[in-house]
Amino acid sequence: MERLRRTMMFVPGNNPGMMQDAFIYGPDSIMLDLEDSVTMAEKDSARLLVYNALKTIDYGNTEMVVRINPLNTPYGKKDIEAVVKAGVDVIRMPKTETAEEVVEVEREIEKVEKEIGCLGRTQIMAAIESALGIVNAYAIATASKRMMGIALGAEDYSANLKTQRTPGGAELLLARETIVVAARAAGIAALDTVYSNLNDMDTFRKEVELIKTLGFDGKSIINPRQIEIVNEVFTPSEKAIEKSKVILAAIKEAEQRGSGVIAVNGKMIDRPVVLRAQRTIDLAIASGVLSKEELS
Ligand SMILES: CC(C)(COP(=O)(O)OP(=O)(O)OC[C@H]1O[C@@H](n2cnc3c(N)ncnc32)[C@H](O)[C@@H]1OP(=O)(O)O)[C@@H](O)C(=O)NCCC(=O)NCCSC(=O)C[C@@](O)(CC(=O)O)C(=O)O
Ligand SMILES: [Mg+2]
Repeated sequence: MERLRRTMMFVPGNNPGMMQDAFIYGPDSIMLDLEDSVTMAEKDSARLLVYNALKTIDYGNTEMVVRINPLNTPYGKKDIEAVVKAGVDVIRMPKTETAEEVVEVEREIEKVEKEIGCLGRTQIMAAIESALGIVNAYAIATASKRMMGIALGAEDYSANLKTQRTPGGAELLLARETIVVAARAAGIAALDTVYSNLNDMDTFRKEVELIKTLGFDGKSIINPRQIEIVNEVFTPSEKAIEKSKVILAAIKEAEQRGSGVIAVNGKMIDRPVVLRAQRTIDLAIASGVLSKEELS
């Protein structure tokens, strides 16, 4: 079953207290950051802190991601070496613009993995944060077999577009849709960007509802207070689960009778409806609101 990635929580890599406690809040993925939340002066010490956190803190089954610095900075290669050696699950590339950058990161990962004897272990995800990155989204999404997802970085993206973020997000619509379509075409995950105003949870909720409708798997977040809202929006309601169960049972019975199309309560049930119902059930099981036993 697909891994749940409703919330991917940024944790500054220079903050040992936050790195220690991040797990307690229950995000689906924790993203230790070595890039923009860490000043130049702290890059080396943060890398060491992140290495030690990955080696020593028990994060359970939480997916561990590290956002590295780009390879065209003095820090990128050192970041890759440290976090691969520490056993990170996913390296998140910031500001990705071309497929070649992904191939370069993959090459560096491979060097380290060969050295320590774990070839193929580390996954990659790419944050797209510029117009050029959006134009190249599908090429980026398919640049490596390690690629597990692509994400929007809307703060940098809107600056690059020479605009600013608005509550409705009109300026991000093309980028969001491009990322979802590229991710789906590549068969990988699509993650939305952060929302930075912690004092406006209503607009945050509307944004989460929008990105769910657009097809995203989840959202990058900056604070534990954002987790509950994302989970509420992404977890299927009881009504949706019941409806999906009825659809799956009806189609199973129809198939046994040799028919592919049926009606439930006067509505035609065909393949896309069945696929959506199955996705709702999978999401409900992964979210812990439905057990496999309840299905049989
Ligand atoms: C914003 C704030 C300072 C507020 O702090 P406050 O302390 O006022 O918050 P409170 O709510 O009071 O905290 C209650 C309790 O939770 C603890 N707690 C808070 N946040 C926690 C956390 N993240 N992890 C674990 N623990 C946490 C806290 O320590 C306290 O613990 P305790 O004291 O024990 O009660 C804090 O959240 C924070 O630093 N966030 C991360 C910021 C960050 O990483 N930015 C970079 C990534 S974006 C970017 O780069 C743009 C991008 O690239 C993005 C893209 O690509 O998508 C693009 O271009 O768009
Ligand atoms: Mg950014």
